[in-house]
Amino acid sequence: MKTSYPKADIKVLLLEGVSQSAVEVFRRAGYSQIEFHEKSLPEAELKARIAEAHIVGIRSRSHLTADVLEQARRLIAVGCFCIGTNQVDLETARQQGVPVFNAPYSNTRSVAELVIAEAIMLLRGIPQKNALCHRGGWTKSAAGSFEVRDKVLGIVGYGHIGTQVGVLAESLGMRVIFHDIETKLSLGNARAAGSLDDLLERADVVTLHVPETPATKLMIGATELAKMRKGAALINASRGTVVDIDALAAALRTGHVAGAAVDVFPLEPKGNDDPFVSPLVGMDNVILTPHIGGSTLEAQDNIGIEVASKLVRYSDNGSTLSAVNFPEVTLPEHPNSRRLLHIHRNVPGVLSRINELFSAGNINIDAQFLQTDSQVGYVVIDVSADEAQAGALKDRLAAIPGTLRSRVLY
Ligand SMILES: NC(=O)c1ccc[n+]([C@@H]2O[C@H](COP(=O)([O-])OP(=O)(O)OC[C@H]3O[C@@H](n4cnc5c(N)ncnc54)[C@H](O)[C@@H]3O)[C@@H](O)[C@H]2O)c1
Ligand SMILES: O=C(O)CC[C@@H](O)C(=O)O
Repeated sequence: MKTSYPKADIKVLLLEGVSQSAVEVFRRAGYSQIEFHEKSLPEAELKARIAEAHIVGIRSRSHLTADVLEQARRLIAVGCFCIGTNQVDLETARQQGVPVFNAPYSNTRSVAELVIAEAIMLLRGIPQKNALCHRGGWTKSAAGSFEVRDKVLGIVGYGHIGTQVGVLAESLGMRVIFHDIETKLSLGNARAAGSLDDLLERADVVTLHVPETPATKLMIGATELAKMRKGAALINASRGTVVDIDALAAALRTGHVAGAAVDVFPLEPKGNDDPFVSPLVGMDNVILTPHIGGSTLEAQDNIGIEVASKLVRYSDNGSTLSAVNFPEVTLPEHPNSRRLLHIHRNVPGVLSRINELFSAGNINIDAQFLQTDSQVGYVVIDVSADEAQAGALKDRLAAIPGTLRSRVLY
């Protein structure tokens, strides 16, 4: 399908070393202007690069704040090549008519496997034994070393990752309890805890799988850590903002929390050459990993394909299925029509103004698709019109009050 804006002119900016599988998807779809960076960019450079870009792909380290997005005058879509989308100001993007896509499941299994491995390591006291061996020490002892079988795993956030962790844990004979703000279907023999406090008081290992939201910010602080069973372990592979890291360090020092595995931090280095600083550094009873819960070759490959395909589909066809901040439409191809897109503030009267415009111009609408959310309306109109008519229609659509974007797609 030939798009009205030549693909050769569409600039794709890919940051943070997203998988080459994404580059392949863009190339195969006919996009040739692909700028690839292994790292996230410093803010000033990010602003300069995003000002030129039509499509931007990031992972968790690039922060697309309102300030950054304001520079993005040509931007049509953002791809988060990960699960979390908290690094993007989704509301600003929506108000700019820019859909944001992510990969909601592609690294779920990778995170779940790591968490299970860490639960076993922590209950066996392996981090301390490993650290001592590296220093030439030897502690051949069963003291403080337990099987996971029959132990209680407390999962906070029983979503895609939390449920997978629960299923894998049960296959090892663990007893699974969970806490979620939503009512969730229990898988296997897992049971909802009465409350977060109830979970903390009962679990031998607590593992966190909530998103970053205002409600989850510092949800595990000194008070919650004190409620955990003495000698229990904590795993955080969710977001660094969820745990008060200084309070965790204090609880680990006293031994109230026997061990921890932490993959995400309130402050993470921008790239692999930057220093990592944390109060947990140097503690033998802590497994520290550099935000790699979802970083397996399988997951990154799948994420590259999934997110790049969503971006290509939006750019080529207008479909917004699984956008996280935007009305979702799945569109058929109508190669014999011209396709116009209109993104507007969801205020009364816009649709009738659009339709008046077509009837006044005596232009036949072959198909029309409308989806709205509380803030934004997205209309796709397939019409029988020639190129000049479509261009004129686009300009008139752009003049309708409340318009955020209008485009002739093909
Ligand atoms: N370490 C990594 O590399 C890595 C990889 C993938 C995802 N993540 C993080 O893990 C998070 C969870 O991923 P997911 O795919 O399971 O997400 P999900 O949306 O499927 O599940 C999150 C669950 O948390 C629940 N929840 C939200 N707020 C809560 C609260 N205040 N208290 C209790 N429960 C709450 C939700 O209802 C939902 O069931 C992601 O948002 C991301 O931040 C990290
Ligand atoms: O790849 C990343 O940078 C983030 C991974 C993970 O935290 C996610 O949200 O999917």
